[in-house]
Amino acid sequence: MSERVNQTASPHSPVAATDRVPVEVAVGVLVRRDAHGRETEFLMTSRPEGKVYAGYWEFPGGKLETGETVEQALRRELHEELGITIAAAHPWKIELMEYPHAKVRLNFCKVYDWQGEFEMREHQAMSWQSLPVQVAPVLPGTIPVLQWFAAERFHVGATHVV
Ligand SMILES: Nc1nc2c([nH]c(=O)n2[C@@H]2O[C@H](COP(=O)(O)OP(=O)(O)OP(=O)(O)O)[C@@H](O)[C@H]2O)c(=O)[nH]1
Repeated sequence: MSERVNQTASPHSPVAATDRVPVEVAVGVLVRRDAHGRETEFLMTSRPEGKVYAGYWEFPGGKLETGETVEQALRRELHEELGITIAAAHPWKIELMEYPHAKVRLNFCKVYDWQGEFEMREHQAMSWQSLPVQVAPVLPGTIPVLQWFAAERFHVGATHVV
């Protein structure tokens, strides 16, 4: 089980934040655009074997190392995991998630430009998706992202298959 944590929740709320210090995570939402600049597809990857939630679909990224900015961490992680070199990372949304194994602050950035061929360096899978997302299961922390996409696109109905 996991909970989305509302950072302004009252201490009496059932979803009130615990006092665990969140781990900062940089997450990349790689977006493909059509000839009119409309965002059409986004990249999802499966979590590799051996990690918590192995096999769940998410957006690629990982934890910040000491002294790194979100953008630096994202550039490093996407190179390590996917073999690509990203151009600018555009800060998009921040989400606090509380899992039994960790409390994480997910710093989502949109990325429109990158160089290099995709290589699944952790033997994960990748898939370009649009709404409703067809790969399953998705990591709980990715569901808000799908809802933000739905709001941006005026998408009505399910955001993902269960
Ligand atoms: N990469 C990524 N992590 C997410 C997403 N949503 C989400 O809740 N998380 C959580 O954020 C944390 C990221 O950790 P990670 O295990 O991917 O990071 P990492 O590559 O640095 O791992 P490591 O501990 O093996 O070095 C995990 O607790 C993961 O469950 C997402 O969309 N992408």
